[in-house]
Amino acid sequence: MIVADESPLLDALTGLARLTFRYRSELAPITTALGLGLAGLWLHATHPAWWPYAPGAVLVLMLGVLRRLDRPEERLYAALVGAGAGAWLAAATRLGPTHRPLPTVLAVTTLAAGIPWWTHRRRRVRVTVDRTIRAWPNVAEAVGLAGSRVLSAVVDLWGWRARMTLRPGQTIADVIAHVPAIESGLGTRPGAVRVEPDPAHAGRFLMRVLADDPHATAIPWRGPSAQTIGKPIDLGVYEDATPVRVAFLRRHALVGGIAGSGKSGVLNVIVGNLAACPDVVLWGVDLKGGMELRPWASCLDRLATTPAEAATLLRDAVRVIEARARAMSESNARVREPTPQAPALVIIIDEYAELAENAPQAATAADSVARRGRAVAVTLLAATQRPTQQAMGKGAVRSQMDIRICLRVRERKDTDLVLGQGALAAGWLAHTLDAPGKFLVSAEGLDQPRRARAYLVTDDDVRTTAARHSPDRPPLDALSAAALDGDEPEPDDVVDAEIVTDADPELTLWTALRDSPDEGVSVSDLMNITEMGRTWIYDRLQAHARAGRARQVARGRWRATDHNRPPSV
Ligand SMILES: Nc1ncnc2c1ncn2[C@@H]1O[C@H](COP(=O)(O)OP(=O)(O)OP(=O)(O)O)[C@@H](O)[C@H]1O
Repeated sequence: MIVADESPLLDALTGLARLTFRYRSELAPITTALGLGLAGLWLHATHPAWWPYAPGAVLVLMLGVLRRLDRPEERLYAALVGAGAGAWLAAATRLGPTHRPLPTVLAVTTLAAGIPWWTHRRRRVRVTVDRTIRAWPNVAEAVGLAGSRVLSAVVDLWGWRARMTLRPGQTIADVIAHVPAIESGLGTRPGAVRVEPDPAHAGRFLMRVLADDPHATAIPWRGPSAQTIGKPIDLGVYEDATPVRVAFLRRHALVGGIAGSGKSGVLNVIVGNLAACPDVVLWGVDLKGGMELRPWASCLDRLATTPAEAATLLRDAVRVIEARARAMSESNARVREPTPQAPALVIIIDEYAELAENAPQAATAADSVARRGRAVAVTLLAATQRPTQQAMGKGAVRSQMDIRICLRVRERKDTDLVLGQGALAAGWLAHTLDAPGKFLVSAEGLDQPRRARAYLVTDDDVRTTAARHSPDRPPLDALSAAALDGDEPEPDDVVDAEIVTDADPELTLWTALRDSPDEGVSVSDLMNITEMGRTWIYDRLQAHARAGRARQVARGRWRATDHNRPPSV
């Protein structure tokens, strides 16, 4: 110890050894050449007659290296380097390593073989990973995650990923809160680090460090991948280049994000795929004058571009639901499996807030579709900028959305508006999505905050896809079409319909009001019966009162008006 302190030479040698060890990967071509030279020197001096065995000896050494390489180009490189080294060693053993032109050949081939080695991305990333793993305890300490450890790390196409374990008591929420600090500690560019919880262990997580942004450029759409609504649709790709597949059958979908974030782009991918499915009928509502959906008009069975048309279209959707529900209850069927003869109905609503604001009647019908449409394969696909309760109308539409696709949001907390309460805290960081079309998706089976980018559907793609598939679009099935022709009740009178499904709180509420005793039924009883919240109950009661169908008979007690009640026996 004391000697080391007092010996500058020893200090310098130790420092040099440390540097050599640290940069051993970068120095590998030079150390290999030096080793080869020394081996040639020794063999020439002691066993010059062994020269024919030199290539074989190098080959045996290379076999171990070749086995660890998984890419053909890397194997080829190793084989070429091995063959060159074997030939040089044979010559050096026989003639001596200083025999001309052997030193020049060694220097030139070291340089030639060194260039691909020094520039090879995978090698550089692997070195970074090794250094990071060794430096992690210090980084963790500095960023506030002291005690966390790297369990394993692998280099992948875009950078590297590691399985990490936390100190007991730390959680994924602590890690998420420290992502910018981790980026600073690792010296990456901002936005390079992704963390995902380990579904099997609360004290572990997966960390990905992206050397390059795999989504830096737009990903062209290659046309529809779906032929039936029963199969998932390819929306885009995750950062690890795997496709994002989302199943839309019997599911309502909400697409949210700020203006210009790519909502219409996502709708185009979905509509483009559904247009190619002969077992789905498409209806569209576009209150921006048809700007977004009109290019698909030839594939849409109906397109509403005014509030009045939207109200009619959604009223008709409710009629379809009722007709299908009635037919299904008669045949004891639980869900409807779409076929080209009995297709599903998907209603695409671009900018839902316009509907809620300008066509409240339509929004009420949409609410009904959201609550009752799934089983009968009538579903909504709605896009909006900020799906606040006000923007989504007062009903249950937002809570009924099974698929949530969140593009870029302006405020951090808006993530929760699109993806649901608690999403932001769980690591769904939609405010960090930094290009149009980048999104997070939450749906059944898709519960990790993995970033994806939607395919870019160009105007040309829309034109060619619409032209190609419009001749094959199916009509509505006879049962649903007849429901639209018949003298069916208006949505406001829907409560008078005789069919009552278990899952429809609207009808349950009406039945309770109609069958209540003279002193009425209390709001808390109505909440219990319908399993809906107080706000929803009051909202519906006010609507009934305005329409003259129900009235408050005492404080907090309601019943249907007399002419709506069955005559007492
Ligand atoms: N997946 C994508 N990849 C690359 N660029 C995209 C993608 N989706 C959209 N864009 C680009 O972003 C622009 C805005 O997209 P889009 O119109 O879909 O946004 P929006 O959220 O619907 O906006 P608004 O709310 O104003 O209608 C498009 O013109 C397009 O150039």
